[in-house]
Amino acid sequence: MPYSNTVIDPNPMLVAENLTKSFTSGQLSTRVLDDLSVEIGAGALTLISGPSGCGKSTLLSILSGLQAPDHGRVLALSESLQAMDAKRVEAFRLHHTGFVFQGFNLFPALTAREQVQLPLQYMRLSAQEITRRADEALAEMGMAHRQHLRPAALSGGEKQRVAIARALAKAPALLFADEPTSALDAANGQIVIDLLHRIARNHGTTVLCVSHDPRLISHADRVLTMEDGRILDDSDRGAR
Ligand SMILES: Nc1ncnc2c1ncn2[C@@H]1O[C@H](COP(=O)(O)OP(=O)(O)OP(=O)(O)O)[C@@H](O)[C@H]1O
Repeated sequence: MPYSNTVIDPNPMLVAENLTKSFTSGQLSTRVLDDLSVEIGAGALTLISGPSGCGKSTLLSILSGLQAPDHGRVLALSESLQAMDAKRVEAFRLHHTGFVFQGFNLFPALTAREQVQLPLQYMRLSAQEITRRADEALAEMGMAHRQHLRPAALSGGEKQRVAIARALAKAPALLFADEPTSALDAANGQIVIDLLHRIARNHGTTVLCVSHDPRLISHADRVLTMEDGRILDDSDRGAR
């Protein structure tokens, strides 16, 4: 369903309310998020863009529960992350979120299949379910035929597809991606963008992606443009 800036989603997957975050270095305190509020719905790829240092990654990490804001709160799947203790945040992240990073974050010693299976083992799924989910996610990312290779034997694009399969196999409601195409050439960047968009569409996942990559803008359903810790522009492109 297309989003509109004027229509309020009755069930937003992620809500940021008046987020403020500052970092202090020596005597200098810099406000990185400045009373930022936003609501993000399901089944769409939302892109956070904006100049270097404007607070994109900080926002992503607060929305995903990796960091806490100084003020304000995050409602993720209608639950306040700020009302949870550290253990509950960790469990929430394990069961409901997936992450894709610029640098892939794969374990050098594990095969592609083992990388995908590892979080499923932490989730304490049955062996049968782990096998099923790993098979499906690797196949969906076009990596079934490379599943027995370790990262050193994979190209950058293949590594990122394994990282996406690892996130996808968890069947997360929320998928966060921080500069997922920055380390890739144009062709592989395009493949990764298409896959992220397809996950949002086909699985109803809320995909939130931070990127400078102008190629990603045309693929996003919604683009939030940040500047100086605030959202300057919120452009809704509707479903595509
Ligand atoms: N842990 C930290 N300690 C101190 N300063 C930090 C920390 N994390 C981020 N910052 C500062 O906060 C500002 C915003 O950083 P952030 O990574 O959120 O920006 P960004 O928009 O994602 O930038 P880029 O596009 O370059 O990755 C920067 O000035 C950065 O140096």
